[in-house]
Amino acid sequence: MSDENVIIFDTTLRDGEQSPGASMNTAEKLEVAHALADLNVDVIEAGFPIASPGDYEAVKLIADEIKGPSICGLARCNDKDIDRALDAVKGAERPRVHVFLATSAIHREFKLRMAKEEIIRRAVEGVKRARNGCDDVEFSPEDAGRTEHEFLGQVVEAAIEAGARTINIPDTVGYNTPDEFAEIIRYLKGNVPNIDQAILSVHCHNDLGLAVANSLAAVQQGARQVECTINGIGERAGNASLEELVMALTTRGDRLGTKTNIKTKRLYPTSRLVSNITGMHVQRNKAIVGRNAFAHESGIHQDGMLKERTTYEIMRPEDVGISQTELVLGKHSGRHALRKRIEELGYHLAEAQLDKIFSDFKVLCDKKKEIFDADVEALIEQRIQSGQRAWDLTSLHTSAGTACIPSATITLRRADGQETKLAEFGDGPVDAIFKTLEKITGIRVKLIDYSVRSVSVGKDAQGEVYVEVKHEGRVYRSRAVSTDIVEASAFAYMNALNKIALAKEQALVATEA
Ligand SMILES: CC(=O)SCCNC(=O)CCNC(=O)[C@H](O)C(C)(C)COP(=O)(O)OP(=O)(O)OC[C@H]1O[C@@H](n2cnc3c(N)ncnc32)[C@H](O)[C@@H]1OP(=O)(O)O
Ligand SMILES: CC(C)C(=O)C(=O)O
Ligand SMILES: [Mg+2]
Repeated sequence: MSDENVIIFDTTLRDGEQSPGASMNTAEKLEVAHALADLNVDVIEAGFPIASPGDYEAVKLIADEIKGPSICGLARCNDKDIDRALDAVKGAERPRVHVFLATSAIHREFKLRMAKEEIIRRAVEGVKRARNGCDDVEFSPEDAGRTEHEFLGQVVEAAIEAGARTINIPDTVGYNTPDEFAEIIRYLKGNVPNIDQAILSVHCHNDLGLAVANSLAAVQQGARQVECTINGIGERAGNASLEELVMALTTRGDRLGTKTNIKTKRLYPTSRLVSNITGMHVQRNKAIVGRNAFAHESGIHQDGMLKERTTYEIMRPEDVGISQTELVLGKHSGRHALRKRIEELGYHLAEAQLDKIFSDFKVLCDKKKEIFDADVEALIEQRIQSGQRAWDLTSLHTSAGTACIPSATITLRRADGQETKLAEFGDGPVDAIFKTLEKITGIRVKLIDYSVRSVSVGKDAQGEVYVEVKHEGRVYRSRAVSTDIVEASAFAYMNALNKIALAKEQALVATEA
């Protein structure tokens, strides 16, 4: 099957801007238009010039400034709209005017209040007027998806006869199913005598989440232009998403026999730009450009990815402009992914150490939604520090508040298994902890520095406590990390006291020797 080109008609600046809340000013529209040209779309529908002076100015500016794509302006089937659109796009390298008129029974009867004959007459007049000022005219029978096939065929034939170069079939209200929409295209291909004199285009809305599926079904029946928007923004539930369509046409070109001119590496940057400008966030699990589109958290998937990328990825992130696949560490991750991240962070751990850190990691994952590199580093440091120690802190209870004297109850276990439990009061829970630990260990120290900082981000970030203490003229430093800073304070102080105990033990061994 030869790869046939599908024309990408971007309507982010027209239908996309019709999304409630997505209005853009002229400077923003120009910025988006530049990005669309860099993306190499074939047609930019820059706006609806009659809608407002601002819309006219934006279309005109884009037509005058943007080189490469055709620049299109929308118009209803009336002289004022068409003349305004012609004027707005006339400065473009390749100007296009897009004339539309609804054809479905519902729109004819209730909105336009026009009979079938009048619809055909107005469509023909509109296309002819546009053709007087511009070579490239597109005609859309609005709500084609709910129009009687036979009447739709008559309107399409008349519009082509009047000079339309592109016939765009919209599923204006996102009502069609893929087989039904394919049937419309098949019908037009088989029953409109002059259909081959125009390019067949489709414009699908996403009310039932079928915009991309319906567009692809039409392409399989011979449509060679698809109308779409960045991030799928547009009237109501939006239009077919450009990035999804392009990557489907590219990735499944083997099946569809299609290709596009799009520079796919520009998809992600363009998506970000449009999202930032319109303030319309891209959902995390959105295909192609969502934050999770190339992120894997499950251990089994991460293991598969580390062994062979294609086990779980059908596209390469770099092909859509995303720097790399992300193996997100979280409660569903396994040892393979954790080991890989630890190695990337520059640590070389023995299998036994990895096992211990893996179990600490799983405990942390139950407390924290996202695990950052700093969290992993903290886990490793904590384990490394706790390699040799005189005491283990086995339980900790503190009480504090405005109506009680702060206290701490702590149990420590010595290396020989003997446990000691004591309680102390303090100025606050941390002070009480420090006093209790000194009492159990019998080591008196002077606290020189105590600080708390967050090692990662978010409300569930881990707190790192740093302590510096002085004992018999020597300074000992230690730190510990936990989602609970009181607990981290206890572990940091305990680590410092363990260091002192270890130093004393080593000094004793040296003297005896
Ligand atoms: C499916 C689509 O996305 S179509 C594009 C939709 N986009 C927009 O509407 C955004 C910009 N629109 C606007 O700024 C305004 O609606 C304007 C300036 C275009 C028109 O404003 P108004 O003249 O005040 O008309 P209003 O919007 O209230 O009503 C639309 C009129 O256009 C008529 N109309 C609708 N479509 C067409 C058409 N394709 N050809 C001719 N007339 C049409 C309607 O029947 C109605 O006519 P009426 O006033 O005789 O009843
Ligand atoms: C103007 C037309 C093509 C349109 O946006 C629609 O029918 O959805
Ligand atoms: Mg539309």
